[in-house]
Amino acid sequence: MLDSLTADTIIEARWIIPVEPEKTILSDHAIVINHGVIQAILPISQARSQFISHNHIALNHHAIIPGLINLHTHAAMTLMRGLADDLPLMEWLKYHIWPVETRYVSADFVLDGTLLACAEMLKGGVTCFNDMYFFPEVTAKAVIECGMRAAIGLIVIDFPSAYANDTDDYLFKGLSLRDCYSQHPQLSFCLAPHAPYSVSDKALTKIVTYAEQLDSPVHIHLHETHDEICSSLDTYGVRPIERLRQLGMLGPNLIAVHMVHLTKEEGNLLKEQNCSIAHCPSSNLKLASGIARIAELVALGINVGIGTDSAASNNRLDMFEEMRLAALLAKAQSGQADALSAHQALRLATLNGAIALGIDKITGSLAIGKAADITAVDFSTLALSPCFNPVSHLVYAASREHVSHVWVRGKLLLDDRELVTLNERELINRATQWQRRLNS
Ligand SMILES: CSC[C@H]1O[C@@H](n2cnc3c(O)ncnc32)[C@H](O)[C@@H]1O
Ligand SMILES: [Zn+2]
Repeated sequence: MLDSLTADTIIEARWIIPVEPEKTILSDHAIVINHGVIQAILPISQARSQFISHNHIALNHHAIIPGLINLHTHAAMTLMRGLADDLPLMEWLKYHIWPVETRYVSADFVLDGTLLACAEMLKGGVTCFNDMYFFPEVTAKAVIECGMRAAIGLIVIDFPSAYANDTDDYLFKGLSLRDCYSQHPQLSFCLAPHAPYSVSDKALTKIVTYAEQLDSPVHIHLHETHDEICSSLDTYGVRPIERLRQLGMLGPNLIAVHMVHLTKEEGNLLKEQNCSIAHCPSSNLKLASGIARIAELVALGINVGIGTDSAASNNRLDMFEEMRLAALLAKAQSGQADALSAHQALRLATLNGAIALGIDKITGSLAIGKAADITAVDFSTLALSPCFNPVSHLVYAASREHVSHVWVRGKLLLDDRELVTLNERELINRATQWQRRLNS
């Protein structure tokens, strides 16, 4: 008989859903983890005979999936959750959010808000998020502290803030931060011009140059509202996406956030240019921006991921809700019940996010050699009984409260719904203090 091999962690589960190969559901399998990386995925009996570990976890009623990837958020804005509701985008931004940001956003605000967001996301099965906010160095610090993974947005916007004075200052600070942390295992970076209406041609051109030089993703709000398109036509004589095309911004590095309003030709252009889209259904519904035609874009072969946007426009950072909405809206809008299947919706919320961020060799699916970024969902509950198909339940029946465990890089960050690296009570207290300040 062969000697057993040692493993740092072995997770046994009722189902393992690796996301790739497509539609695979492995029953009664185990994931073997060493040094934060998936070493084997085997039937439980084989894992038991081949490996031993001091850290052997049996999740007999659970589905194991890749950690969810939130492809667009502004984490620190959790501190503005519910501050201004029931408004359209520009009124919400101009008269409520931007004035509060001008007055209150600081390094402390970003630290407390981001940690609060990380706690909420971890409890909801999210292992990685793509962020866009002021003081990205503080976001990076919060991410390192809690053990998650994030793509840090190097923001550019044509107005000064407490973080930076002008576009060159934003770029300089962002690129210096990227240099500092370029080898950090939890972090990657995106250039993050806010939107076509808030960033000049000159700054966008510089960003195109840096994106090419660094082979960096670029993350921008695009075609979010009908008004955005009308005002671009007034100011530039072309729609925003055409303006970005002329500036050389379309390409495989682009993550176009929202894309609610677009023509057939624009969809084809995005496909031709191999761009990714971050679909944010709740935020688009709540701000009455519209409903992105995701089923068509997925059918065209465009890489579509899912984001929550911020807790100030959503008002949750709940990727289970976004996954379910993405699938249901796609069906209603196309009149086709199979427009976006449960398997497809799960892929949007995991692997497609990783592809958009250029980190799909590391995360986004459960495969040997990839990081052990894993979410466990407990199916031993009334609302998930009976279970004919765990993928159907994950998208159509489960909610974030069913997430029991989360690992990032093989480290347990959520243990039976208890946060391991963050103090929930302290985060709530800090949020309450900020609410008092923002109210004063
Ligand atoms: C430059 S930091 C990010 C900036 O974006 C603002 N914001 C938040 N949500 C949205 C959205 O849905 N569309 C456009 N801009 C948004 C946020 O308040 C920050 O100022
Ligand atoms: Zn946004």
